[in-house]
Amino acid sequence: MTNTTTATNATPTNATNVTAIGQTEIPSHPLPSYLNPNDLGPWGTFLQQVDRVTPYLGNLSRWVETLKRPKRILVVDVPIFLDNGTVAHFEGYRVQHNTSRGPGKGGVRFHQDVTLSEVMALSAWMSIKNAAVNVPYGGAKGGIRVDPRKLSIGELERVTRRYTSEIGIIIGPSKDIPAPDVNTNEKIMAWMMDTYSMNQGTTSTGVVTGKPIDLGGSLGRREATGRGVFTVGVQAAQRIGLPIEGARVAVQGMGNVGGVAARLFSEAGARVVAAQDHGGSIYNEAGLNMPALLEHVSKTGTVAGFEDAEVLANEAFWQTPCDILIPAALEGQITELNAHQIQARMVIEGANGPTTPHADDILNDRGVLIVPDVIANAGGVTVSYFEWVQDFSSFFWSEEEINKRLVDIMKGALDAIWQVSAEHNVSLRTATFIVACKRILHARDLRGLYP
Ligand SMILES: NC(=O)C1=CN([C@@H]2O[C@H](COP(=O)(O)OP(=O)(O)OC[C@H]3O[C@@H](n4cnc5c(N)ncnc54)[C@H](OP(=O)(O)O)[C@@H]3O)[C@@H](O)[C@H]2O)C=CC1
Ligand SMILES: O=C(O)CCC(=O)C(=O)O
Repeated sequence: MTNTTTATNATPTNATNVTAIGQTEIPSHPLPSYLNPNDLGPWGTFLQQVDRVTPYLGNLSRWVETLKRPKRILVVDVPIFLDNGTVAHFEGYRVQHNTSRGPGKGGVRFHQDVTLSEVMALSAWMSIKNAAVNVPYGGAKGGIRVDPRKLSIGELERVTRRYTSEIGIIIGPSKDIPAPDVNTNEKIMAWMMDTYSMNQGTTSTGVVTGKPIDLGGSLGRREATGRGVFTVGVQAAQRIGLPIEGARVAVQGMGNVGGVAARLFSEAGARVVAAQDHGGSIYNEAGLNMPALLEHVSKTGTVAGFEDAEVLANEAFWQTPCDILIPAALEGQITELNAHQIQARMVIEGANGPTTPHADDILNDRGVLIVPDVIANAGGVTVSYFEWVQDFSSFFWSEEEINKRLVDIMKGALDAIWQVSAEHNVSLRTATFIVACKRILHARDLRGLYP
């Protein structure tokens, strides 16, 4: 069978390529009806990133269509009793984008704006990320369209447990392993593990990672994503001759990722001059007192109202004079509207998908180095992998050992990507996609398609 697809930089279209079988011409890969070829959100961003890497994939590009359609999508209805006795329904998703290299792996997000197309993109970035750091997983992600801040603790538990039961048909320690993401944490992972275990009739610690330590969780997982952001940030800064001591850092998002990354940069002698979250933006030229700020955030839920800082208008955050900018909140934050204003020499993407392709081009043209999400925030899943391995062997490692292995993997992965970037004269993002897509599609190629 001859596939007439060419490995060009074509923009995603409703595929019209045809394959001749006898006298009949049939479409070789019509676009599934649920995929929007003109998606302007995170999924559209991912498709553009794949198009950019395709010319570098050589023979493997014949498999590239695999990346443009998730392997498996599950949409579930999640009904619960609210505390007032009424029934509420929430929409939940679990998407397994690719499983060529191993079981699906990726977090679960609880957020009022979560959509299927967003979860598809997040699952796809997991495939790339897991391959970039060479952990033996495919990519998956899940989410519930709910504002957890509006739920009582009991309602939150019921939503989590019902969602876990509903997606229980496709998750499992060797099928797909969820973990924390935005607005989910160790407690939620404990409920997920317990619900799955109840349904299976056996304690199954390996079904999720990011669990409490006393339930088979791993030392170091809570801090791992922020530690990875810090590790690659320091490596990249060294390569562009930017000293960390005294460097000015601006961070969007003071949650698990942004909070830890900011603290580690501050402990290394950098000045965290600006911070932003949903509640507002703050600035202190001398450097925010990170322990005090994190204490304030944990008490009040936001950076707003922190005493030892000036209030900054939210739009002004992007113009903050700084050397390093760390977006660590949600997708699509750096766009063509603010990319021109960014003053940093380096952007380290703690969040998934914070930069649109257009903004990516603007920053690249301006010589701002972007350390992309698919390597910068891979520390979390790397230690999730360690947790999963520890659960399987029931043998637990010291935090020192975990952090050492994490740093080794992150440094090794960044070195390899840096080399590919120099070799092909492409951005670090395209270089990461080259390394990762080759690994994924090589596995796909080796596995073949029969029957
Ligand atoms: N947790 C993990 O291990 C990993 C997370 N990531 C990615 O990192 C990012 C952050 O995740 P994580 O730290 O876990 O999530 P958290 O829920 O712990 O924190 C999210 C942070 O982002 C802020 N935020 C949310 N919306 C906005 C907004 N519109 N403007 C400004 N700030 C906002 C939140 O502020 P507020 O509380 O005020 O809403 C909060 O400070 C996400 O993109 C996630 O996918 C990537 C790899 C692993
Ligand atoms: O730890 C994991 O399995 C995945 C974390 C995650 O969701 C991510 O890296 O975006």
